[in-house]
Amino acid sequence: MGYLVKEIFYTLQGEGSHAGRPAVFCRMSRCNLWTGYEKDRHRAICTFCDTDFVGTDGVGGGRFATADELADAVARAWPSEERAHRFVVCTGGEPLLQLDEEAVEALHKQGFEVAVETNGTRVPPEGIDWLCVSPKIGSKLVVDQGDELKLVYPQPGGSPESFEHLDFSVFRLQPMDGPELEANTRETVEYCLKNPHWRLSLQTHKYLGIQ
Ligand SMILES: C[S@@+](CC[C@H](N)C(=O)[O-])C[C@H]1O[C@@H](n2cnc3c(N)ncnc32)[C@H](O)[C@@H]1O
Ligand SMILES: Nc1nc2[nH]cc(C(=O)O)c2c(=O)[nH]1
Ligand code: SF4
Ligand SMILES: [Mg+2]
Repeated sequence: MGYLVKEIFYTLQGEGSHAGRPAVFCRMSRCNLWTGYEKDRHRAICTFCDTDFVGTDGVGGGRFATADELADAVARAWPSEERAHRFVVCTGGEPLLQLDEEAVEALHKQGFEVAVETNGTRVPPEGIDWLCVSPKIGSKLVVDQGDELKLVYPQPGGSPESFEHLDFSVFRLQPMDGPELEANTRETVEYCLKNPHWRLSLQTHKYLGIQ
């Protein structure tokens, strides 16, 4: 079987609590809430995705037969032999369709702290160091605890309030990118000011023009 990966790249984490931190991004292929094809977007459960996660044709992408091969590829993307600051963000697509305990262990063996960005519809494997859940209205959330809950805002049919009881260390709203980004950003700032349970998350990589 192995792991299907769209791309592996080194950049700064752009979003959330670790924004600004150097990280290898391991973008796994496939998602359970959208096929990834534009022709299907209108009937997807998640309709606002900003990411191409189809196939394995990106830089550093491919099919990795074993967890160790996957972790080796991630380690090759880190800029030095030094292990002190190694940080990998497993994202996608939906990484929890593929990321298992073996892969997390193999990444740890390579010295990485392991962060995951997930839509919260799949139970995560043991060992993840930073779990960021980004719920999608219209999908069934099965993850009710983690480090960071990062809700894209606004999402029709869903209010941030309905997530406040969940067991996360920090709650963030991230303005929905797309044609309404400016208005969405203003609304998000206003919501956080009125409801201090929530903090702003910006997609800073997009402002910086980095990947
Ligand atoms: C592309 S997703 C991949 C990980 C996982 N499938 C998920 O949805 O969390 C990575 C992050 O980007 C966010 N995101 C996707 N499309 C967005 C958009 N149009 N505007 C703002 N954030 C977006 C997601 O909510 C998630 O936090
Ligand atoms: N720089 C950067 N930061 C990110 N944080 C989450 C991302 C994602 O696509 O999951 C992402 C991304 O694609 N690029
Ligand atoms: S769940 Fe994540 S990867 Fe899947 S379509 Fe939505 S934002 Fe994109
Ligand atoms: Mg992204």
